[in-house]
Amino acid sequence: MEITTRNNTEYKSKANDYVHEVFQLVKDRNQGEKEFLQATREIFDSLRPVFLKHPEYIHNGILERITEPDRVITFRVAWEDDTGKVQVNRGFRVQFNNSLGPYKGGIRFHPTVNSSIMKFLAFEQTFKNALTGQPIGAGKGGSDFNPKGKSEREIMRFTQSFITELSKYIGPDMDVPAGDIGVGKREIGYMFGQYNRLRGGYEAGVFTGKDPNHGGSLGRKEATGYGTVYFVEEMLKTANDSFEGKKVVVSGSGNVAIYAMEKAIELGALVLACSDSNGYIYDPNGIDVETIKQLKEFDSKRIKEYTKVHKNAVYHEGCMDIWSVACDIALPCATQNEMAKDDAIILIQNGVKAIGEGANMPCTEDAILAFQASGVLFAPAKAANAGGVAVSAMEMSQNSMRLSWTVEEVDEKLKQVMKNIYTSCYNAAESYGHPGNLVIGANIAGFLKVADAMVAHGIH
Ligand SMILES: NC(=O)C1=CN([C@@H]2O[C@H](COP(=O)(O)OP(=O)(O)OC[C@H]3O[C@@H](n4cnc5c(N)ncnc54)[C@H](O)[C@@H]3O)[C@@H](O)[C@H]2O)C=CC1
Ligand SMILES: O=C(O)CCC(=O)C(=O)O
Repeated sequence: MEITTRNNTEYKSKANDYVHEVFQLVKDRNQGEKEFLQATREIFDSLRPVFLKHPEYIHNGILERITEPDRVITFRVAWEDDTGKVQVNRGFRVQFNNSLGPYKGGIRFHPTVNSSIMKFLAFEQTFKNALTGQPIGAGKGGSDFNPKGKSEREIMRFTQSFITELSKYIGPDMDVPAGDIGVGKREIGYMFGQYNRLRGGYEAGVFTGKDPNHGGSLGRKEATGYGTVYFVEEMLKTANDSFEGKKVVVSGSGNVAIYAMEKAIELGALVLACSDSNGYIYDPNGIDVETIKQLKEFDSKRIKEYTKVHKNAVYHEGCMDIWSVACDIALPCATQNEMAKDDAIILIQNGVKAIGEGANMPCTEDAILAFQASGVLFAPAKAANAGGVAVSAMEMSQNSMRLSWTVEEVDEKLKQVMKNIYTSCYNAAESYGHPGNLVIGANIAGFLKVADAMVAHGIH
């Protein structure tokens, strides 16, 4: 499409046609990939004002290129279970975009993992990692392996087999994986050990989320949850508000949820409920995070066990009903599409003031619209949960320098990164005509950074 002049009616209509045509192309090429199309649709909707100002992105085919991964690697993962039976899973790594640095993003082990989920996560990571301002590109990987009910040795054998194949495609300057659902420092330890064994060396910077006792960064475990709360705190400040005295509900009880609860409590909130995939607990006295840590990080138990220790707490079967608990601030920190429009309406009716997405894409599109239409402050995932990957990038820096920062140093840097992300989202929303809309602001601010690098690097 030949487009030469901006700011005229003909150009505006051509730019709108361009966005529409490219989205049609993406839909045709990725049929049936519902999560990936959901993530791309939001970006296309947000970017219209950008193309009205920047014909150079159209000339350089940025939208066509930024929505197509650099490569998608799929592979067989064969491993032997404890009974001697051979099991086969499918492994993935989506290397989406490396314009800003080595591919960077987590590994997820969960039975729902498929190509659509891997691609949506890697696509989101492209914008999120750009927002951090650090030199990291974007990727995501995982497998449909279900760690639930597996022995320690089965997890080790599976993980070693997974990384034996993936090791061909990763490296400290190539692609640096980390954890995500079902992958924590134990699994990262097995991957790191097997990778080094295959290479016959010690490449500290090939994974992040390692144990701080051997190569990891202090503060990485806490970073995503803390970062989400820091971002929401910034958002509340603009409304002259804070976490102090607020009732908070957090979904999930994994890595992100635990540290989001911990920081919210530290800032004076009362966390009333949290969940796992079976149900949720409500504690009128406020959730005791130390008990959740013990249950989830050490004993691998279901959340209903919490009520054995805290007699005032009540367990409810069914995780989705957690959004019926009245609160001022809701932090969905479990998984994608866990909060739908009906949940949003209940939260709004119960007087919710702010939402902070700790998980990736936890709110459906119509849930987000409902919040925005009702004036609820909304912190989108790719900005709000960027603290995890930001501290991963700090881990890469520490590994390169062969030194370790203190937990205080890391936390200070994390706070600054989250403040900067908030400011860029806020400013981008304002300068592109959508003041206060942090969804649009995050998409635009992340996009501009990647798009400029792609223009500079030429067409490929
Ligand atoms: N770990 C990290 O640093 C980052 C994680 N994320 C995202 O945060 C979310 C959670 O990840 P992690 O905490 O790392 O995983 P995790 O494996 O530590 O915890 C996941 C938790 O969610 C629960 N869960 C799963 N489905 C659920 C459902 N439908 N309702 C309620 N609970 C459910 C599980 O029981 C588990 O407690 C994911 O969307 C992930 O992609 C985003 C940025 C960084
Ligand atoms: O720390 C990382 O590299 C990955 C974090 C991640 O997977 C995410 O931000 O969703």
